[in-house]
Amino acid sequence: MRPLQKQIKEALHVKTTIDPKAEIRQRVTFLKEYVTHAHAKGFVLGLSLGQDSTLAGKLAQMAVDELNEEHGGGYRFIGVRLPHGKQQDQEDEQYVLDFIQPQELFTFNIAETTTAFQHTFNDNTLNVTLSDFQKGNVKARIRMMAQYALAGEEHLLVIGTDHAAEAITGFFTKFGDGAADLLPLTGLSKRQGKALLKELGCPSRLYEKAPTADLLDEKPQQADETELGLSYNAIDDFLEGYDVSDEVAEKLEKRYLSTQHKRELPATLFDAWWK
Ligand SMILES: Nc1ncnc2c1ncn2[C@@H]1O[C@H](COP(=O)(O)OP(=O)(O)OC[C@H]2O[C@@H]([n+]3cccc(C(=O)O)c3)[C@H](O)[C@@H]2O)[C@@H](O)[C@H]1O
Ligand SMILES: Nc1ncnc2c1ncn2[C@@H]1O[C@H](COP(=O)(O)OP(=O)(O)OP(=O)(O)O)[C@@H](O)[C@H]1O
Ligand SMILES: [Mg+2]
Repeated sequence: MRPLQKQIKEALHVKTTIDPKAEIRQRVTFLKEYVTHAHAKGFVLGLSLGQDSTLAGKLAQMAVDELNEEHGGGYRFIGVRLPHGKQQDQEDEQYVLDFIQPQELFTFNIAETTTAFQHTFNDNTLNVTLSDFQKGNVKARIRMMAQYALAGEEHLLVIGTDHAAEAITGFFTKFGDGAADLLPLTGLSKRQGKALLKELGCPSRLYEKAPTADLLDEKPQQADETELGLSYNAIDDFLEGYDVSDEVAEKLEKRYLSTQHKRELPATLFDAWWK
């Protein structure tokens, strides 16, 4: 293994092989222990209909079901649908809801808020125009605002879906989908997340579909792999400690180093990580 590859694998807590059953148990236990420690009433999570939130949502509902069983009720999981207008893979919603069976569902269509933001932003003193790319980050941050408003009102915690295959490339919006109170998928590669979903009996269409951030008006459902110029298979191989081509390794190491600011708290003069 390359020295930096080993360092990244350790820093992101990736195992070469996993026992899906044991991983599910540890992660559900983590959710239960943390929510109890925080004296919160449960969880909020955006359900995009993609692989990561389907897995995190299932774990959250399992944690809440177990807590309610053990304590005679009082815990909640609210799944949040946050489409921008009409989502192209909307037909998957029923499969996700049937699989997770979220106790409650909250829907907030972000299209109107995003458009209002875009108009106000474009009507500015500097003549700066919001690009489709930055508008994508705005969408991710509006989703974050909706989840935090709900969490604040209902004494709940916001679950994030970050995992090793996203953390390594910094492939998330800082303070958008990167903002959360707790992360039940930390340490998993993309294929390990799939293995957990399989173990949980998830319909295969939900973990076989191409992962997408789906943030661009101009390229709806664009595959992450297209934007990244890297396959999740190659990212997973690198993370799990296998040999990959020099080209892939160098690309990943470069992205990892340039996105460190996304995996840290905001820099201060007392920090050493950025020096
Ligand atoms: N060295 C540094 N130290 C501290 N801060 C630094 C910095 N360099 C940039 N920054 C700050 O970070 C900002 C850039 O980061 P950010 O705003 O996140 O934006 P950025 O990384 O440019 O874009 C977000 C990326 O994540 C992808 N994404 C987003 C959301 C969801 C998903 C998904 O998979 O679902 C993927 C999206 O497709 C895009 O490729 C800069 O505008 C600047 O404010
Ligand atoms: N349309 C949406 N509705 C609700 N939540 C969303 C939506 N889009 C994104 N999110 C939130 O942002 C997170 C980041 O999106 P991301 O695409 O990385 O994960 P995913 O869609 O769950 O899985 P995949 O990476 O396989 O597409 C999601 O897990 C979800 O919590
Ligand atoms: Mg997605």
